[in-house]
Amino acid sequence: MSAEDLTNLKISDDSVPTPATTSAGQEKDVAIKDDTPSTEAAAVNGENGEGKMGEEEVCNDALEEPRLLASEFEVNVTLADQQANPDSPLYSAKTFEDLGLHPSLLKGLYAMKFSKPSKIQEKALPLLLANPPMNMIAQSQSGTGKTAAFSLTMLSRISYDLQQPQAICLAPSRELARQTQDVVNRMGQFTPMKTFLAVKESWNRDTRVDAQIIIGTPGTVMDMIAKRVLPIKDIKVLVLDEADEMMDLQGLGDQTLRIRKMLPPNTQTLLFSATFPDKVVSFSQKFAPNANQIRLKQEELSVEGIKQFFMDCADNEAKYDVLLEIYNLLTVGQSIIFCRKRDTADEIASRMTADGHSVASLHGSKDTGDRDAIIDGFREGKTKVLITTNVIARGIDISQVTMVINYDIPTTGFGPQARADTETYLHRVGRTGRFGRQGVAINFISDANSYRWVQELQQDLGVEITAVKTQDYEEMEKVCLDVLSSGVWENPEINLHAVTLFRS
Ligand SMILES: Nc1ncnc2c1ncn2[C@@H]1O[C@H](COP(=O)(O)OP(=O)(O)OP(=O)(O)O)[C@@H](O)[C@H]1O
Repeated sequence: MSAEDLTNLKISDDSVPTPATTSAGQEKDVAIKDDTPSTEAAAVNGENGEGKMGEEEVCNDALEEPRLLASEFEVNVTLADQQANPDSPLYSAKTFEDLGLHPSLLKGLYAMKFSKPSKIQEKALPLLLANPPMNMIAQSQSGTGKTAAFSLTMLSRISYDLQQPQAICLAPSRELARQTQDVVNRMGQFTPMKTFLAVKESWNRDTRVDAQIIIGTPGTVMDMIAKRVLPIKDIKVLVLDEADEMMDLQGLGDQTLRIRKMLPPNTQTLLFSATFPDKVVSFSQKFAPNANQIRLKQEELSVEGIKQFFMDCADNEAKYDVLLEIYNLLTVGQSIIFCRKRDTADEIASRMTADGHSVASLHGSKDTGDRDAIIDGFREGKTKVLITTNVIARGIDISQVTMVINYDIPTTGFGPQARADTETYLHRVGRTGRFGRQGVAINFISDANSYRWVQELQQDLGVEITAVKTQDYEEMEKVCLDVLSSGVWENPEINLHAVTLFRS
């Protein structure tokens, strides 16, 4: 980054009422190379599934190299140094006031009990809000506050007196889109802005959208743009939450790319995720050219507060017995059980219900009304255990979730050639241990392959996944209780240990 670039980075101080200015410099760079295969399957998946891609039928990227081991991220220390210098406009924001946010947004943050920025917010927000707007690729561990970072950016960039869509946030599942809309609504509650949720069955052809911020799934957003229900000429910010999944060309990437190409070329493009596997890094740099980047080192991807275990079950059927024993022994706040197949999720749910537990299953073949009711019931604590597939592996934020069980360890591919899917694993276990809380993740193994997958996860992530003897339920209870009783392990500072910033 040149000295001239640095002097251009000013933190916006009147950002709410004023539409953001855009840089002419960005316009020439934002064109995206049209070299991506268009797959019918991906289109159908995005339109109908809204999150289906996380489930078994489309997880077919088998036999990959250990992705997290393969790459060395580039580090440009210069920009990181600038953030340590209080005279630099890139100086991290230690308080929300430092960011020059509009008082109405500050009021919203305080109403949400956000007293100071987390590390990712502290590092990213000065860059996200700077003028002229710059693209951003931002990575930080699960549960560290990425949603607030991009929500504040959207809320700061829109013009409140213009009743037109100006920011779009795309998410991989309807559940995550609904949750993000709720966060934006709460953060912006003292402003006159409106949001619109663009998911299956939320819109009709006769009603043109005039909300400033649109949050939705790519299939529906595509449809709405195509049917001219969602005008896009005033869009200035595009956010991809769970960006690596949104850009995966085996899944939602085709839709996402089509949307990006339709938007004004100088749209500020923001990519957020806890994981950016090598296979999407170069594509993400084309998708968001000249982006500032905040990355984690491979060994920093795990959240320290999540203690990870594996339990050896005699065979597949024995997994259910161990599961039942865990719930008989432990009174956990709330928990999520992840399965590979929808049928397994349904079967476990009915067996556990028959055994007297308060559970629900959620997956992509449920209808939309049921999906909404199930996740809302779980969020409100009416059901204690959610049994699901990868459909809600990402982004879902329910702080009372203290335990995640991988009934089936996530893999890329199937059978003996399958390999542990490290990214999906990180996202799944990241449903607990939110924002500095303590959590437990338990992996069930039942054969040599699943044992190997645990070894692969340990290697990829540099973490210890501790064996818990399944024949000794007392020890199992003690181990889990020890972890869960220690509560919050850190604080709202949240462990983004080493931030590396550079421009691609
Ligand atoms: N500055 C803050 N102060 C207090 N709480 C915060 C702050 N920022 C975020 N949180 C809370 O932390 C929790 C996790 O935040 P969020 O869902 O944004 O994490 P995330 O990084 O997007 O996670 P994931 O990678 O799983 O999507 C939320 O409940 C949110 O309300």
